[in-house]
Amino acid sequence: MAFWSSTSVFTSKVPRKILFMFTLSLSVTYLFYSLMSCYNSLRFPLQENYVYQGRLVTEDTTFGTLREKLYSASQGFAEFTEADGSTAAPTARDHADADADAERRTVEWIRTQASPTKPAAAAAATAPEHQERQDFSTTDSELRVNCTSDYGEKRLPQAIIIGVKKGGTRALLEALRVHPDVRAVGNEPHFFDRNYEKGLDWYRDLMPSTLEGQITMEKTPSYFVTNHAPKRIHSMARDIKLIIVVRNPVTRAISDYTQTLSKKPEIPTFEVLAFKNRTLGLIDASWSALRIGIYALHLESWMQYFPLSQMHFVSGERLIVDPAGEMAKVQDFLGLKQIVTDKHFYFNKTKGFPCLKKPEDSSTPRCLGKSKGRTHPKIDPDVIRRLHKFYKPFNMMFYQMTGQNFEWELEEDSESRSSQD
Ligand SMILES: Nc1ncnc2c1ncn2[C@@H]1O[C@H](COP(=O)(O)OS(=O)(=O)O)[C@@H](OP(=O)(O)O)[C@H]1O
Repeated sequence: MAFWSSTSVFTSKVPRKILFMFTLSLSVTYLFYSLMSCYNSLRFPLQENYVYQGRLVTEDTTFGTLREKLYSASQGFAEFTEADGSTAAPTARDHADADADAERRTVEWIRTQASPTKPAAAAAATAPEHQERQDFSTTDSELRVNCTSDYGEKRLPQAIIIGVKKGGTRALLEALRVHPDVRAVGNEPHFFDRNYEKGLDWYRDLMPSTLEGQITMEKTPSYFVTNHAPKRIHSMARDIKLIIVVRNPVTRAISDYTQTLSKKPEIPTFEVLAFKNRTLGLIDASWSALRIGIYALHLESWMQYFPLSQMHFVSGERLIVDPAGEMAKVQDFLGLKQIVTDKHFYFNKTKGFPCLKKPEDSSTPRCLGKSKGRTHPKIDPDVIRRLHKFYKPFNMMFYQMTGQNFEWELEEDSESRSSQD
């Protein structure tokens, strides 16, 4: 009774106008917060912090959606088809064929995801995939010079260039080897993907001897796409520094294909291999030349084990136009003195690339070998356009994850133009 009477006294004393204003402001606040949460859920994925205590935090639905798209693309379904009308509309029979094939492709896709190097039988089934295994070990023969110094002791690497294949990893390693505080093995050891069973002693033994204060390094670009690699590297050295040279995934794919083509001229054209069904515009995301370029997907595995602060991303494009600039950032990341500078590079017009004035093992200038900087075959501009469209959401996600914009979308036009030339 007392409560009711006091409430009615309260309402009678407070003017109706104030009560109305109070209720109105409550409603407006409520509306504001509802709209805010709605806006957040509409935003592009990975705009917030994505590493939380060393783990990747994603908006599951959005990343899941992209995954689904990728999954669909690998099965040859319609998510990545062009909606611009240039593609013939799929007929009922096309759909039936696609359905009939879906299960097999699903299994194939899951298998490729679980084991990027692919089982031998599957690898042998397709020429380019078979070729892939050989490509991974490609190094310039003239660069197979291991360090000769016997001083110091052999140590496990404190920094590894883990990728990406055809990103510019050899150019980066050779430039780093100029630094007196860096000692690196010349060959790709492939320890964490192919030779893991040989054990850490075997791996350590491959390394050059180092003195106190020198950094031991190696490069094996296939680690970036090897499922076991993050866990294995983490169990060897959780504080290791990881360097990833990334390049426009479309150009990277063409470079990868060019390498395969140089060894197996009989393989189908890039345009053929890039599609499950070109008429339907169905991109074959399970083709390794394309799959490697889905950087966000691979990076996610690494972020489960390593914080971003232990990773450094080098722009493969800038490594060509401004090698000293990229080297400055790499030396900073590795905690090295800025010793490799623009004085160490010159642009070789014949090669069309920057070359080293004084490589580690020589006092004469040297460019990388013939296997670096090959002329790419001309690719149908329409195919390039479709691939740019395919990669765009993954690139955006990669920019968000790394906090760096590599501006590959700006290259789309120039790439298409140069292919038309
Ligand atoms: N200085 C210099 N000289 C020559 N080539 C250079 C250089 N800097 C970067 N690049 C680019 O490196 C690409 C090869 O990348 P990788 O060394 O990572 O290839 S591999 O994965 O080790 O086979 C190679 O790709 P392609 O041009 O497609 O051959 C080059 O574009």
